[in-house]
Amino acid sequence: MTQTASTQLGASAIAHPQDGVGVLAPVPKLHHLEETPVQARTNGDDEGADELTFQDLPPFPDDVPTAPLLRLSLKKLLDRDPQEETSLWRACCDLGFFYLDLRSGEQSKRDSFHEDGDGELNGDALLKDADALFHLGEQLFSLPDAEKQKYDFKDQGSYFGYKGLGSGVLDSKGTRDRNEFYNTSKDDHLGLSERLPAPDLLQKDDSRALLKSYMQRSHAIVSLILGQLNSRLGLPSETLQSLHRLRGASGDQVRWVRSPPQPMDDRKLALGEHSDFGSVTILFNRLGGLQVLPPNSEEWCYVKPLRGHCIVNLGDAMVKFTAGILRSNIHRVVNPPGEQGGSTRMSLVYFARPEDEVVLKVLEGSEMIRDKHAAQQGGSADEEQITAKEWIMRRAMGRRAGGDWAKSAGTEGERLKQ
Ligand SMILES: O=C(O)CCC(=O)C(=O)O
Ligand SMILES: [Fe+2]
Repeated sequence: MTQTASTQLGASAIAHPQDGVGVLAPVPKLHHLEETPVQARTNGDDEGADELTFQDLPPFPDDVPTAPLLRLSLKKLLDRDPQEETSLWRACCDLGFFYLDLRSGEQSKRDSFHEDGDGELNGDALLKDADALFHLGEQLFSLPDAEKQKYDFKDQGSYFGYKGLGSGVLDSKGTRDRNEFYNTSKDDHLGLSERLPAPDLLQKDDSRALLKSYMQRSHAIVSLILGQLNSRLGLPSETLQSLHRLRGASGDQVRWVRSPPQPMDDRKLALGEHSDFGSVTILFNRLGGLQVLPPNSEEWCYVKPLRGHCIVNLGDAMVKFTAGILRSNIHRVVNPPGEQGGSTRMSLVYFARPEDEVVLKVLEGSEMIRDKHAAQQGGSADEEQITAKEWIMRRAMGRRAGGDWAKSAGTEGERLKQ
């Protein structure tokens, strides 16, 4: 079946789910929630709904359940607003997902946040970089498949580079995904590692400068969040930040994810349910499709994209470091809802991960973590000693076709093991 639709950046011809893509269990039927949490939990600022919507895209429907993400403000966090800091902590413990309003959030230059934070904390500049990267991603995915395929490094044991549509798996049965993505390394762009082969488009000086700027600015947000969590956890000063230095060798990466619209009569998951492998994820969405499964709930809820905001979520490393005080929530991507359903969806992600040699185990020096760990059954005796590099490799490669699914499980419990 042929389908043409507008993309997030304008009209263009859309590719189709590949033939032979596997079959997934149908997405559960969704219904109205009585409350619309995004609206119910605004910061109370006088703000029109228009400011939060992407005017050039079909509207996000108002009759689908939306997830109860708190909306936090970068500006308020930078002003050390106590209520905002408490909300950040609660969001990281309860759901592990929140919106961050990036508008007008800028740190004064002399008030340097972190010794290694040469990424400027500037929300508006990050939003601009993200916009430019959506355009770059659009160009990247419109390269011929054969060209993109040259940069799939799976056979060399690397998760950087390209993954074609349907070449990842969603479950133990080997059901194929319905997205393509491209991962590009922070260490490469900051000159900390060898330069990886990439399409000419990404080798251009201005593309590299843009990616570097976006990585530094995203990392500055990550450091801010880590600093907040560090003090709430009662860890010795800079513990979390020192495991995630901008210039430390790590698996940090930018990812573009693209999913073509799926035929009406055959809609399956685009990206399977998972928790993120690393520490803090900064995500830009424009079209809906991202869903989270809130704790103790059986109902997947959409995360409504908000203009001027990024979505922040925590990954497995934060769960391991804190004996589960912090939450890394399961999420997945489905076809965009309602009128958005005919459009190609693209998202932009920055994954911050612990430095390669960091062992993913309960951190020392915090009474709160020690107490939580002691209260857990089994204690530390059966804690697996695995470095961040090994963990990410095992999780990422296990989700490629032909990989070891059973070993790719994260901290989300038994749910995804079958
Ligand atoms: O596309 C999205 O909104 C989410 C992507 C995601 O969860 C991931 O790449 O880990
Ligand atoms: Fe994710």
